[in-house]
Formats: sequence, C-alpha cells, structure tokens
Amino acid sequence: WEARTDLWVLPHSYEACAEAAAWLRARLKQAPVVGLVCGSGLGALAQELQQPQSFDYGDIPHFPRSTVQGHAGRLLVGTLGGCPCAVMQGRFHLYEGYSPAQVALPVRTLALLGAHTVVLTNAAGSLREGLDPGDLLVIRDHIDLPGLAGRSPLVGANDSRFGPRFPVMAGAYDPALRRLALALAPPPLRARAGVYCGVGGPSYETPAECALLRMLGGDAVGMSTVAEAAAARHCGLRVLGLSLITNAAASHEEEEEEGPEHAKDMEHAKEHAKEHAKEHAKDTEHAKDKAHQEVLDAAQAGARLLAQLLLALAPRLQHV
Ligand SMILES: O=P(O)(O)O[C@H]1O[C@H](CO)[C@@H](O)[C@H]1O
Ligand SMILES: Nc1nc2[nH]cnc2c(=O)[nH]1
Repeated sequence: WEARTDLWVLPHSYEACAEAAAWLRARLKQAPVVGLVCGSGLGALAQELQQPQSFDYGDIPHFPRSTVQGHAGRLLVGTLGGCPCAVMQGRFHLYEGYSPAQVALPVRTLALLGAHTVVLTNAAGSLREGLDPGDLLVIRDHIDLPGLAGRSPLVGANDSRFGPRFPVMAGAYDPALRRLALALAPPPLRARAGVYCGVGGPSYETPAECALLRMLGGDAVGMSTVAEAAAARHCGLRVLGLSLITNAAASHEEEEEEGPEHAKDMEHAKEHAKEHAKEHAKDTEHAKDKAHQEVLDAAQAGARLLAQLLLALAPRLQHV
C-alpha cells in the first residue's frame, strides 16, 4: 500500500505558494509589506486602500475558493496610509473542508511576496462578561484547539524554506504591535487584550463548551485565525490579531424550557411537546444561518471603527 501524499502535499507545498506569489508578482505595481486578512463581514476594511489592484481568488494559482457568506473571495493590493498592503477579502476555514495547509496558503504566499507583517482580523463570540458586541479583542495569545489535536498547517514534512520544524509560539502575537493597536483604537471603540480560542466549527458552541473554553482561559471564540497565525510565525512574519466581538458566544440558544415534570399530567406534557416541536420546526426554518447573519450585521456595524484603527496603524507597520 502506498500513501497518496500528492493530493495532501500539493496545496501546502512551497512550490504551490511560490507559483501563486510569482503569478501575483508579475501583475503587481508594488509588492505588499503588510497583509491584512478580513474576517466575516469585515471586507469593508479595504475601503481606505488607495489605487487597489484586484484579483479574484479563482484566478490566482492554487488559491482555494471562498464559500462562506461575508467572504468575497478577492485579494486587493494597494497602499493603506502610504503602506504597501495586500487585503484578503475572505479567508478559508477548516469547516469548509479545506486542509489546514490550504487555510494557510494565502499567508505563506504573502510571505513569499515579501510581506513582513500580517494583521489577522476576525468576527468572534465573547466568552467574558464585560466584553460586548462592538468591542475589540486585541489578541495576546491563542488556544488552537484543532492544532492541539493535530490539525495544524505545520503537520507533514517540514519545508525549511518556510521555517523550522518546531517553531516557538510564545509571543506569537507581537507585543509591540498589540500595544500600538490598544493605544490607537479610536473612541468609542473599546479595545482590550485577551486570549482567542480557535475551534473547528461550523456549529457554534454549546453553553457547556463555552464554559469549558472559559475555564481554559479563553476570552473570545471563533473558527479561524489560529492556523494562519501558526503558519505566519513559522515563516517569521510579525502577527497582529484583532477580534471584533459580534455576539456573546452561545447567546443564540433558546430560553430554557421547563421540563415535562412541570406539566400537570402526561397528556398535557405530550400536547406541549407536539406544540413545541411545531414551533421549533418553524424557528429552525427561519433560523437558517440567522446566527451567521447576526454575526455579519454586527461585524459590518463595527467595521468603520476598525477601518479607522487600521488606517492609523498602517504607516506604523510599514517598517520592521
Ligand atoms: O473568523 P471569521 O472568518 O471572521 O468568521 C467567523 O464568523 C463565522 C461564524 O459566523 C465563522 O467563520 C467564524 O470564524
Ligand atoms: N465559534 C464561534 N465563532 C464565531 N464567530 C462569530 N461569533 C462566533 C461564536 O460565537 N462562536
């Protein structure tokens, strides 16, 4: 038996990223030094980009396709506050069926294009009281749950052209960039530092899972960013992580229903159950991606202040 490693290896091979980078380099007026990944509903972060060149992911060799609402699937390259910048309007997630290496391919491509810094933004659910929708979590550290379980983009033969076999992740989120982001957050944007938990998704967390993540020390939870951060650190990029809080995690749950022990008798309980099942079926139909739509709406509402922060930050990111 011979393992088919080609399908697995190709999307994360150095050659695939180098081909994507060469394709872009041949078309770019100016190479980016900073890469910005837009989270769900945060595509408007590109609005201040000057003289942007635009590329559909479908045209860039080896780039996966964006399949999630709120992720346009486009790379824009221009200048932000004078700083040459590449903005990814849309990222890839494990729950779309992509491998961790495919999720990380754009970050590696940006590194090969000459970027030295990436800003990873996302929409996230809060796990903490006092961290509310509209607030910004400046990521101090992360808990990479898929990564801890072996779903890391760094799994497989190590290509030392990217980086070392065992990269250090302490201090992965650059402390100086974090301080800068905290200092430059424009009022009324409330920014604080904290820990982002990356989960596989696509289901949102149960209340019990939220309690677990809280116990682990998480402040916010989302389904992205951690694989990109690992790949970025592996190839020596500086990383700034920004989570726009869009909801309280697990707040989409229904109010707890009283159990059948509270019904007067079994008949009553059965009737109640039938009615509830009907109502629930209607709700579920109506709720198709209602939760994600709420995330997108909240992200779009917060995008203006986040865009202001990025505009203030960009000139300070240009030089290492
Ligand atoms: O992390 P980003 O890409 O911002 O998206 C977040 O929003 C989606 C859920 O609504 C998930 O993809 C979650 O990770
Ligand atoms: N996993 C997860 N991702 C999110 N993205 C935006 N909100 C959430 C959330 O509550 N949970």
